[in-house]
Amino acid sequence: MSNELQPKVVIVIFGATGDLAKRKLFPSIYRLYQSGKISENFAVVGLARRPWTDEILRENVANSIKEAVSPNEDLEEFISHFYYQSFDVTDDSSYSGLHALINELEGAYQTEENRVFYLAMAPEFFGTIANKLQEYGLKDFAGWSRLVIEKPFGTDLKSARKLNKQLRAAFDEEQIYRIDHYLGKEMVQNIEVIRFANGIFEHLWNNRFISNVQVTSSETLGVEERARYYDTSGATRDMVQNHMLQMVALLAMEPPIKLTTDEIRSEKIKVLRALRPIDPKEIDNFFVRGQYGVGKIDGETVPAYLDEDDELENSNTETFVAGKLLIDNYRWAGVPFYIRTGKRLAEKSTKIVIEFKDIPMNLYYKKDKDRHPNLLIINIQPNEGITLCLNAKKSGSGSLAEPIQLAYNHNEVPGINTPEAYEKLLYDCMIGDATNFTHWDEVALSWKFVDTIINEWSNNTADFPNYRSGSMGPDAADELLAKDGFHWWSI
Ligand SMILES: NC(=O)C1=CN([C@@H]2O[C@H](COP(=O)(O)OP(=O)(O)OC[C@H]3O[C@@H](n4cnc5c(N)ncnc54)[C@H](OP(=O)(O)O)[C@@H]3O)[C@@H](O)[C@H]2O)C=CC1
Ligand SMILES: O=C1O[C@H](COP(=O)(O)O)[C@@H](O)[C@H](O)[C@H]1O
Repeated sequence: MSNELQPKVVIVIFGATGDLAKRKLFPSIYRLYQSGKISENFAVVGLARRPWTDEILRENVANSIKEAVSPNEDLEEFISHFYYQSFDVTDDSSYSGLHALINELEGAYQTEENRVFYLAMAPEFFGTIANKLQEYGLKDFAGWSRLVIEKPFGTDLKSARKLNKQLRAAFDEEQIYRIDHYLGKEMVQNIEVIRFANGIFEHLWNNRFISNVQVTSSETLGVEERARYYDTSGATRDMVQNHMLQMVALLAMEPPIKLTTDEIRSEKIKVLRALRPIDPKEIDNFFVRGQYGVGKIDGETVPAYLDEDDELENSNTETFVAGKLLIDNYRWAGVPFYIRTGKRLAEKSTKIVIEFKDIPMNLYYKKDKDRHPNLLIINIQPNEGITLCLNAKKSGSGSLAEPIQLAYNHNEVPGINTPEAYEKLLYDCMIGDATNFTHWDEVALSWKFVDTIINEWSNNTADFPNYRSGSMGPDAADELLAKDGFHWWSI
């Protein structure tokens, strides 16, 4: 592997004792090491307040890797690259100590003064950390410096702007990598390839041939240990503002003139600009909110959202959102993009269904209601793949048709070991490829769109709970499509 693709780097993780570092970051860095994408020229500095030592951090790193992947005999060597510093991000004295440690590691590991600062911390600290990194001269060296920012990026457009201003006072836009982990998923990345590398789809990819698009991301888990965060967020901020709108942008964008970061981002931005704003008076015609009640998941009774934590007792927070988006441009005028996401739903699955328009006269089905439109299904997770639903002659005599499926399951291809989203994104960041990170303009436009919905809902108390755990959300989500003559495809 060339040096360019095998980055030399010191990765500084703010929040190294936290959940994200443990579950996602440590295993991802290990997988990059296992696959040779990083070699011996790297070191990781873990920062958090608790008084850990290098040894305690290394033990935690090893345990988290053992839980996530099967380690090789290289695990000991790998964890020896990890160093810990007890660090309070609000305390100035911590930053000078960090400076000294990074300098020492850059000498020892020959990392050419390349630095990734990964903020795996509560968002209220993002601005402070960026500012201190600048103030203490930690980011201006001979190599490159990149700042990775976790979600949530603000809680509305106003707060996102404020945060962005703070970050931009210290880092250039090109140095800021805003993570949306859905953009690291194999099949989300595949959307562009499926569209732009296949003549049979791209020619049909418009309002003349597509009747509607459906994007569903359902979870069986409830709010888990994150009640405090989630209750101030809700499904709209947690999933719609970022992951759902990013998938819509990839589905709807024009072909970029080149496969470069700027060109792809610029096409996605145009889609977000073309989203028809929701008129608050019309919100019920376009968006449905829900909150889960008691129900059964995998045969086990699970509590209602309101009973998950004492703090949630009178919560008006939505754990489910369904919406109809209209993209006012030449390609998509008149085609609804339906989105749906929620917690405690019937299955854990993320799926995109492209429903094609019916042919003008179908001779092969006896009744209208028997017709089966052609569907292209992009399975994002858990089974990665694509399915094309067609009609073919029913076997035996006569000439009636029946629906058939052509399916490609990515997970069943021998030798394919799909990298985790975080692994890919971390690597992209280290090689300076920001394509699958969100540009500020995308973040701002997404907030602008969802702010109207959030404001309207926060001013009106809903009649919650309104869906059973283990179902697919409130009935109103089905009615949203039914009134347009469609239904959610459960394939
Ligand atoms: N967990 C997940 O799956 C996901 C998380 N995220 C985002 O990632 C970020 C981190 O989340 P998560 O890991 O779950 O959070 P945790 O609460 O588990 O971890 C927070 C970390 O911050 C450290 N910390 C808190 N205050 C300070 C301080 N003043 N100085 C230094 N360190 C401090 C804590 O360690 P200590 O107490 O030792 O100081 C801990 O390491 C958040 O922005 C979250 O929204 C995004 C997507 C998924
Ligand atoms: O960002 C988030 O995503 C997860 C769902 O991610 P997935 O990769 O498991 O589909 C969601 O559970 C969480 O609430 C949200 O913050």
